[in-house]
Amino acid sequence: MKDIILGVKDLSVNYKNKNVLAGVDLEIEKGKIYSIIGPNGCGKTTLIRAMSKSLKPKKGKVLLNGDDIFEMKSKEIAKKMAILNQNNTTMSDVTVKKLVQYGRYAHRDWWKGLNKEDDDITEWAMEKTFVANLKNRRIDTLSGGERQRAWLAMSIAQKPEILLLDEPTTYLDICHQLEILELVSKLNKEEGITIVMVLHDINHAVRYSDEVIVIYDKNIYTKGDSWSILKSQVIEEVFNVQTETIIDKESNKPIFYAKRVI
Ligand SMILES: Nc1ncnc2c1ncn2[C@@H]1O[C@H](COP(=O)(O)OP(=O)(O)OP(=O)(O)O)[C@@H](O)[C@H]1O
Repeated sequence: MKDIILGVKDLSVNYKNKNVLAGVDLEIEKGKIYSIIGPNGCGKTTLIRAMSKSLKPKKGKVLLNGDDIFEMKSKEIAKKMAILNQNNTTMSDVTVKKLVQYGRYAHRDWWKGLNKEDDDITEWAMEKTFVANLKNRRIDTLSGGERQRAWLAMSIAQKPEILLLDEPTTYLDICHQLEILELVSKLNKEEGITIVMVLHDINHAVRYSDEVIVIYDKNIYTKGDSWSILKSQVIEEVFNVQTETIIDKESNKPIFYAKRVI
């Protein structure tokens, strides 16, 4: 039987009168990595926000380990789920260590302060994400890649079961993109954290996830492994580009490139 950590049922989201998602059903299995792809404005961020209770849907439910998130307290959700938004600009005037410590407040009341366990988990999170050597640096003095790792450290300091990432590689050069994706993959393998991330690079989505979720026309157009996404007409239909696919001998996974706009 499937072990579902996050279930989306008949989810519809509107912004004022504009309908962005209509009747989305989705099951996220514990321990897997999922990537969400789709054209600009198709509703990827909206889905992530609705799944994390940052946005109230017009209709439908989101179940975290079977519990309706709209009936759960934010703190209870934060103990199980962490979300890393696009272009985080808040809290840029604090040190890396302070930022990572904020992750622990999912488990503690802020007026009681942090204890030894929190200190240990803060250190662990910084080690895991390779920012321990930057702990006394302010966030606004870091490079894009370092900053993203610091935010990831804060997210895992929450000790979540599931991590939602909205475009974690945006603005990073190719080396730092891979560094973040390798790190996410490591957190999945070593810590068992379920990952759902929005990515624009289709080859990254295919390479780093167990399943790719394609959003198009207000709903999930298709969902499947790398072969089912790239060996079908999906990319052409959804992105309007003519594509060619080759096989990467090392990973035995397909790699595609977009040849021209259809
Ligand atoms: N706060 C808002 N108010 C009104 N419309 C919004 C709001 N946020 C998003 N939208 C609209 O909803 C649609 C979906 O937006 P969303 O950000 O979810 O798309 P996306 O797939 O993440 O896009 P991108 O790939 O460009 O990041 C877009 O048409 C967008 O303009």
